Amino acid sequence: MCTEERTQGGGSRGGGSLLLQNVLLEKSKLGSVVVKGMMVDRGGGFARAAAAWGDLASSEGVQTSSLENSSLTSSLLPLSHGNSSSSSSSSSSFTGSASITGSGRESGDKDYSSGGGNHHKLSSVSRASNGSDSSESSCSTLGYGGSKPHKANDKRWEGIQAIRVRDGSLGLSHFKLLKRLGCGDIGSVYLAELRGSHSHFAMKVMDKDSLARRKKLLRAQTEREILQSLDHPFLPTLYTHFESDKFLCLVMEFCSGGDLHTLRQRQPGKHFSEQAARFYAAEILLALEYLHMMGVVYRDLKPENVLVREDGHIMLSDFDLSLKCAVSPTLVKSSAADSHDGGRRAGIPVYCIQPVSCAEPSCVVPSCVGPVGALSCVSPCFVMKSSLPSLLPSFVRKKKDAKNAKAGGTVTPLPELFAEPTDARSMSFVGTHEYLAPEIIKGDGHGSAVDWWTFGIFLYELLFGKTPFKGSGNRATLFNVVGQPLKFPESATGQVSFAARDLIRGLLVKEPLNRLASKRGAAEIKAHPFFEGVNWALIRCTSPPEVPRPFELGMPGSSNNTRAAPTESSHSSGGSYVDFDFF
Ligand SMILES: Nc1ncnc2c1ncn2[C@@H]1O[C@H](COP(=O)(O)OP(=O)(O)OP(=O)(O)O)[C@@H](O)[C@H]1O
Repeated sequence: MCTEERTQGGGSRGGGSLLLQNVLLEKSKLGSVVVKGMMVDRGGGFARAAAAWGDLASSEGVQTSSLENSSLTSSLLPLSHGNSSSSSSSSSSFTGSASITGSGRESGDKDYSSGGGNHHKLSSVSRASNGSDSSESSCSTLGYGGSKPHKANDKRWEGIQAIRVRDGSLGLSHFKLLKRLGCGDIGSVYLAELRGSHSHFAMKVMDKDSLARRKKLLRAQTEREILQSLDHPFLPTLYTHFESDKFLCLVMEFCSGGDLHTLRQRQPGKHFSEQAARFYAAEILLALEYLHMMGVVYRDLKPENVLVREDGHIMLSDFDLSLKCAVSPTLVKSSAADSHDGGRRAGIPVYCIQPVSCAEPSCVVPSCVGPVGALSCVSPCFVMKSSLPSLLPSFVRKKKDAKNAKAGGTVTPLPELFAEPTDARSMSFVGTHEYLAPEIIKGDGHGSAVDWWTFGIFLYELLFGKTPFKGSGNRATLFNVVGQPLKFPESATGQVSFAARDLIRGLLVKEPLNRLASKRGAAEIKAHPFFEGVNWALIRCTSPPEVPRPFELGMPGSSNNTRAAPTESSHSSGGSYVDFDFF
């Protein structure tokens, strides 16, 4: 984030995330760890080993959006949405200290990276979308809910769809930008109101030239592709996306409650209670579980990226550092025979592994996530405790019934579906110093286990108010992550339970293969005593620890940035312009 730097423990943790590659720690220089040979690109590019310090600087430093100081005009391009295209002649301008003049068109399936920039393709990233995107086209043609069943009742779809019906597709002119919410490495995020409605959105606006210059078009494209594929209560909904000559725009769900970092700092002692931390960690865990099932390794978990919705539940945001990879969902079931003898006697389930018939995440996820959304697909814990077999996919119910029959009515472990992309490998140096996993720092190559490491750091920070390996500077921090043992603050003795510490210890194992969840993913974490009693399926219906005050534009912190004064003016070419000021 460029607007405010977080300070913690006397130091600052710049909001930017690292995006370097081929990082080598000179282990011989203990105490002065040298990070060298960095690369700009994400996801495992190969060449250009040294040239990326500039990118580190840009990702760590303040980036000023061109929106702040430029007045830009772009002509309206033919509109398209889904696989069809239409045209419109409307355009818009935003004037004032932050002004844009321009219009956009829905970009449909346009490849962001095609327009410029010389990017090497990410070798470790296999993109699910290859020119056509079912999510976008179904949203465009069906309106809403078609591909995002959990959001079908969301009124915001109606406004979006009404515009599509009336004008063909959406562009900048359809939105009133009310205030800037923040800016990240690749763009600025604005609170935007859909004209003619009272619907608010978060619009991420990225300057195409800047992206191309900094070779970040591919990141923007990855983020869009991932957002398009998501349908989960704790992940953002992408309502639409479009582009003008100058900008790429993502129109997402707006979270009015700020981020978890800010919320934590408002807590007594600047840390959450264990109960609150459990709630937030549980929701994040479900989001990560879903992402892994979709073949996405998130890689940038930190409280700053966890936004709080108006109802107090959370939303994990910011996917521009994520890795997309192939995933092969697997059904793991305990063998009935084994669980009757060997496995049971030994007190451990015996697993056999078989592939799920359809290995496509798009096929598997809807059927397993089903009507409860956040349900971890087939958590035995959930089923045994909740006795809600009807929520399970039918193939699971059949197995359960069969097993119960064999076991004479006793409850046996149920199959678990998991899709931990354990084979994913990236060499990129991605993340935020205090959250970087050791394998990333060492340049060993990394996979989904990095998310479980960051989950451990995240939980630690929620509970103790600081991260465990923070050093006096970034290098010291990296050194600590790799070489220092995990310690808990003595001052917190007695305040944080043994279960919480034990979970953190399991997650912050430096060797990724020995890390908790590295084999069966989130299911291993969910079964940990720290989460005992959590109703995974219905957590989104439970009361959050804190519900933010209803959002108003005039609220402290927003008033300075808000002076929305829309005025209509006309354009020499006859196009209709909508001018407004903000800031
Ligand atoms: N959906 C949203 N609702 C409300 N605020 C948002 C939303 N998305 C982003 N923001 C705000 O905008 C800021 C910028 O977000 P963005 O995702 O572009 O970057 P970032 O997370 O700060 O940084 P980076 O992309 O470099 O990691 C965030 O810090 C957050 O404060």
